[in-house]
Amino acid sequence: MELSARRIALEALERVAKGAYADVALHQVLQQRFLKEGDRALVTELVYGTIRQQRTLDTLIQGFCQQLPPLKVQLVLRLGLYQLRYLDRVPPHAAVHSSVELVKEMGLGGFAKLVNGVLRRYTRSTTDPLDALIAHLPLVSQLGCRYSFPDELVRPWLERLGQEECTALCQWFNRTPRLDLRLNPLRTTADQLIADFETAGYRLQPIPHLPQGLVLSHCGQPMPELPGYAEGHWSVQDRAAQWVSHLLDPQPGEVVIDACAAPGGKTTHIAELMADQGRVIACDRTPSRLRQLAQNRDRLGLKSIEIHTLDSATAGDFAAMGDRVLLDVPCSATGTLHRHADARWQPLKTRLAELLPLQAQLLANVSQWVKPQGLLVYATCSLEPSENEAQIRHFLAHHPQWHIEPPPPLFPLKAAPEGWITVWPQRDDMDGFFMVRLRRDS
Ligand SMILES: C[S@@+](CC[C@H](N)C(=O)[O-])C[C@H]1O[C@@H](n2cnc3c(N)ncnc32)[C@H](O)[C@@H]1O
Repeated sequence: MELSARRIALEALERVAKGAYADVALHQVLQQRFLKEGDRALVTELVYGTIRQQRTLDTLIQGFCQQLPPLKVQLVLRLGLYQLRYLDRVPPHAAVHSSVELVKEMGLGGFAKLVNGVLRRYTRSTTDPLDALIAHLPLVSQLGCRYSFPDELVRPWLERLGQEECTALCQWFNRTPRLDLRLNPLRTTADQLIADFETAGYRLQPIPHLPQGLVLSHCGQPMPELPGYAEGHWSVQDRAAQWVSHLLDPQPGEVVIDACAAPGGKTTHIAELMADQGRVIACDRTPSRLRQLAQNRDRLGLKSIEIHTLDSATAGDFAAMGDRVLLDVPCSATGTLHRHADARWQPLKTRLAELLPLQAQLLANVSQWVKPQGLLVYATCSLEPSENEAQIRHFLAHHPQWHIEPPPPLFPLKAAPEGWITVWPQRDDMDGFFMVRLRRDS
């Protein structure tokens, strides 16, 4: 049974090695087979875990093999080492035996001895073999190898945070993401929702200071099967993302524009905060994502949201119409690396080269949608200063009729002296985010 889970995991890893996204590859291999819940969970853990820890696993493989074997054998070794290093529930002999069988099954029996030798050597070590393999490297690479991140990400964190906090950030991103919910106050109350979840065997707890926020203890079934989902009683949304809409602080009866809205996590929150009274204009250029937004809107029973498919970087449709505008730009998402196993391996520089000019153009254009005296919130789930502080500095330098408005005094997230907020996961225990309020002068 478990061998077949490993075979399926290997198939997904082969697809990823050929360029597929991890979640797509996993979905494809799982769809093609009927697996028991426990086996599905094991395949998911093996695929995402092996991808996440790839640099650490490859450092060990390179240290143990005089010559690197073919890719398929390397993938088997990664899977085997992942189980030995990170999975308590798999006994070491089972991890070794199943890896040897797996390589034989693939018609690569000639490498069975190598796989057996590498994995046994790891199990026999009394100290962590990684220590000796990385001791000669510069600190950036040591941290990168130990916690499995590219140097490109670790270097700026180390420079900005120092070793201790950089380590804490890496460790935080390697944890299983927590599940935060946002209750829909137009459909239920916190007490009722907590009781509904308790009846279904789940523990739901309010998040301190966050009006609609609740944290779920665990989740053993698909979201739509949880109590109240179909009835629109709640949405899934990390607490950091919930704070963005609170910073915007939309009021009933206002015109609020969400310029990069899909799939609507923040749009629907905005409508809820406005008691569904007023006009919420949701714009995005991606029709498939807007369809998700429409589904979320309808499920939550929100009537105030209207949807527009358009390019917010150029459209002039809403000139000076918004009392408040949210610009939650497409970004490198380096604040949410824990949510996507392969995100850390996507080359950051290439992505920034595309994103930075787009963000600047979106900010320049969307700012024209704000009424005189109106408010614009710019947000990213990135920790890169080039997407955050630098974009705002550049915007203010070219738009003298705008200034930063610091968050209200009781806002629980701490702002920098400039007035913007950077949420650091290792400090604030939530997704990494950047958010800032900009006020248009009259
Ligand atoms: C960070 S996501 C938005 C997430 C959304 N605010 C939420 O909370 O669910 C960025 C969105 O920007 C959209 N986008 C990218 N470029 C755009 C453009 N030029 N005009 C409008 N939308 C754009 C993408 O399709 C994507 O849905």
